[in-house]
Amino acid sequence: MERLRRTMLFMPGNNPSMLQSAGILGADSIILDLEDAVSITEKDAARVLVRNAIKDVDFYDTEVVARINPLSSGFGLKDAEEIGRVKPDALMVTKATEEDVSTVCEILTKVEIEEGFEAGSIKIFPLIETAYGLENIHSIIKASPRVIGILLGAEDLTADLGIKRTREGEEIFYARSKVAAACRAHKIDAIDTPFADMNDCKGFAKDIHTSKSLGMTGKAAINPRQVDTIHEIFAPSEEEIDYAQRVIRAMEEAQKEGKGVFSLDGKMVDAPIIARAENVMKKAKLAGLIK
Ligand SMILES: CC(=O)SCCNC(=O)CCNC(=O)[C@H](O)C(C)(C)COP(=O)(O)OP(=O)(O)OC[C@H]1O[C@@H](n2cnc3c(N)ncnc32)[C@H](O)[C@@H]1OP(=O)(O)O
Ligand SMILES: O=C([O-])CC(=O)C(=O)O
Ligand SMILES: [Mg+2]
Repeated sequence: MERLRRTMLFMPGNNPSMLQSAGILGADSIILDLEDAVSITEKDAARVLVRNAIKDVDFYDTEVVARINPLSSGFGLKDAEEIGRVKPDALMVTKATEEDVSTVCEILTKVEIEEGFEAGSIKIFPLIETAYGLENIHSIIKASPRVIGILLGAEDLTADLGIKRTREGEEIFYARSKVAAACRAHKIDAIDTPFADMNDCKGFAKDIHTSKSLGMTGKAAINPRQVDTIHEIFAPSEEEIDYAQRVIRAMEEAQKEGKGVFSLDGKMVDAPIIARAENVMKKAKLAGLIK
């Protein structure tokens, strides 16, 4: 089944009340974090909590992703193996390199055999948040057939680049464009970095529009209050749906007349415009906006 992945809501893996309510917050996916939202002294306790939550809590049809620690940290390998055994939908690999993705893939293959899970059923979401990761994104995606999407992590990326992270986000224009294009090339999802200021509604909306306009397919959230706004902006607008429907109707008419190119509202319509219209209709259907 093709899934909508407009929002991925982060929550600290050591917060039982957040984990308990994770399936009813409206996000398409939740990311149960074992990495930066969990202090070093809480790492083992959080792993146990996340493992038990995946086993016991009903998340309804929300996709469940666990963000594991870097493999070099002394926690990451244990995270991958122990969380893999309770069958999350995916593991998120932090500061990913191609070797990390291969290693996590091998661990999951072993776990799936030992636990009797379907081969390849646990997916991988690499986090691109280093200059190395950004410049090697294709090899990272190709490192495992389990990779279903990329999350861009702008806080760590800008720290690695030694540049400032700003409200406007001009500094991540290249990274967003590169992640969007690479993901499109491999037909996987491109999820944008979260917006940290939960009270800056104007800045947040602008940030989501920018991300959508560059080809990202969804956005991470850090607070349930951010979810609806992301869904609204990522959904095709009424005007987009109306135009797409008119393009498709006009195309059907043109086809009857044997024309590959025609005009609508005085503008040329040919194959790429039709493909875009079909894509808008597909997204609108997935979001339940049309039948
Ligand atoms: C750069 C990175 O690595 S980002 C990824 C790692 N970061 C995270 O995981 C942080 C996730 N977010 C959070 O922990 C919190 O939203 C904070 C700390 C940023 C703000 O917390 P608060 O000030 O308590 O937020 P707020 O007042 O909006 O919370 C309202 C309710 O939503 C809950 N809530 C807030 N954030 C989340 C979340 N991410 N997931 C689930 N529930 C949440 C709160 O527990 C609270 O519930 P309650 O009313 O039952 O007590
Ligand atoms: O995953 C994210 O988008 C958040 C993150 O780790 C970062 O920005 O470094
Ligand atoms: Mg990070």
